[in-house]
Amino acid sequence: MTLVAGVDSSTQSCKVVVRDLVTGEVVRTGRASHPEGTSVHPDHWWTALLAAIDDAGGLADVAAISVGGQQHGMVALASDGTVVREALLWNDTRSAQAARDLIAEFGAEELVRRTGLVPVASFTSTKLRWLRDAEPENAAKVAAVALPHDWLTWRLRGYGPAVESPLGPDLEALTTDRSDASGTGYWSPASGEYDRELLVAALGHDAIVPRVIAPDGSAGTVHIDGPTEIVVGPGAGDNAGAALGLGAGEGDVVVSLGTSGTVFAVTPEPVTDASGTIAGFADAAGQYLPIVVTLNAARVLDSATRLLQVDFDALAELALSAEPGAGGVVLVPYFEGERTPNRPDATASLMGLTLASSTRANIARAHVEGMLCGLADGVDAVRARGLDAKRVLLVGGAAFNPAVGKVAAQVFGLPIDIPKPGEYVAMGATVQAAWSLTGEKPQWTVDMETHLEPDLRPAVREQYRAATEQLYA
Ligand SMILES: Nc1ncnc2c1ncn2[C@@H]1O[C@H](COP(=O)(O)OP(=O)(O)O)[C@@H](O)[C@H]1O
Ligand SMILES: O=C(CO)[C@@H](O)[C@H](O)COP(=O)(O)O
Repeated sequence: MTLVAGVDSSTQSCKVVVRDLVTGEVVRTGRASHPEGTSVHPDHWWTALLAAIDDAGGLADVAAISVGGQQHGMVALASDGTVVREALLWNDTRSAQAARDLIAEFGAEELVRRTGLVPVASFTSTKLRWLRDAEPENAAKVAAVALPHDWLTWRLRGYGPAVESPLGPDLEALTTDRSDASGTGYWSPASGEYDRELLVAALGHDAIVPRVIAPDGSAGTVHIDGPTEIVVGPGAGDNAGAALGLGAGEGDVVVSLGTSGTVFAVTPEPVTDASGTIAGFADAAGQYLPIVVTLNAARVLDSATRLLQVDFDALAELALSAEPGAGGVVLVPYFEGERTPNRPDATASLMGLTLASSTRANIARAHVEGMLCGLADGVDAVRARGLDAKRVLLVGGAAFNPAVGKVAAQVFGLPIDIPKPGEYVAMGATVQAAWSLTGEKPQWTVDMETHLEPDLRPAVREQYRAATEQLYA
């Protein structure tokens, strides 16, 4: 049996999935946690990757591997291959002013034309501009800039600081893929090329950036365990990885409820949006991935479990015992600021509480509804750009909560399919690994666990919209 492995080095953890090349059956999995925080030293990801690979039974019998991961993280490398400073992650908002500065210097329309993106704090370019302005001595040390999946792929292939790696600090050996490159703010999905002027404008000087590997290409090979060489795939940004893992196609809108909330689809042509609501990414298979991303998703429910002192199952039971609309209680869930809409300094607000409505059940339901209403705005946005949505594919850690699917059917107004529990970003990376190994993209089936017909309750979104207008009009 030939096996292939896929990795998802995401915000909160690293997941490894090992699959049978022929059938696609998942034969082993592994996982290891990441530290909390929006600024993390990449060495923690490396340690977690090795632990997750070990937890998945090692790679001695694996023929290929590919690494997917959280997007946008700024991995700043010095000429000796060492990490200059902790990586600012996609959910770090300190570069919000830097984003505004880049827009002021180039104009939103021009930046969208050149990169498909209107800068927000999440994107790598704004983090580089923050570094230039806030830590000029560190910015001066930067010889190369990589993303989390790029750096892990480089380390996995044996590169890194001379004292830690057999192949040493060859920065020109860094690789990435088009999906992750498209989240930097200095690469163009339309042209497939880096926009060096924008990189220099952000960082203050030029730097080595990873070579972009084609979707069916390989980043090289590596000896990990044993005598065999393991083919290393191009890797991907996590959302493009999920699209691959799900086999997302025409009519599918993927809603992922991980640390981030994302709404995305695979399109044959690039999508741009000068308002910044939709980011015009590339996918991992040669097409495009228009996407809406919120900062607040699964952690909204984490917060609810702490507030109500319940586990996820009890939270679901409470939420499902309340009526749609939670008796008028509305949570605007901007616990970590918000990216879409771009309100980096916002905080969460619980509104509509009266003596009658302030019950545990209504507060539980308001957390589920608030989390999903922000994403429903994203579904509306991609449909308004002409996407002929036929169903929502609901994935990510929070998607497996029984209350989430039911409420999603009430706010998205589309059929909901929830696949069997699995790590779909890592599954997408196994598709890449198989593709790099054989030259053919595997056509493995994806089994659905739950189907829900639409059960639209307009009042839920109407009261959410009224609450946000009251707060931010
Ligand atoms: N049954 C559940 N109900 C609600 N949230 C859940 C449930 N199971 C896991 N989660 C949450 O899902 C998140 C992890 O999802 P995941 O997609 O792995 O995140 P990421 O990829 O961003 O690291 C955590 O915040 C976790 O608390
Ligand atoms: O910023 C984005 C996409 O633009 C996020 O989707 C990150 O890529 C984090 O992903 P998760 O850890 O939530 O999976």
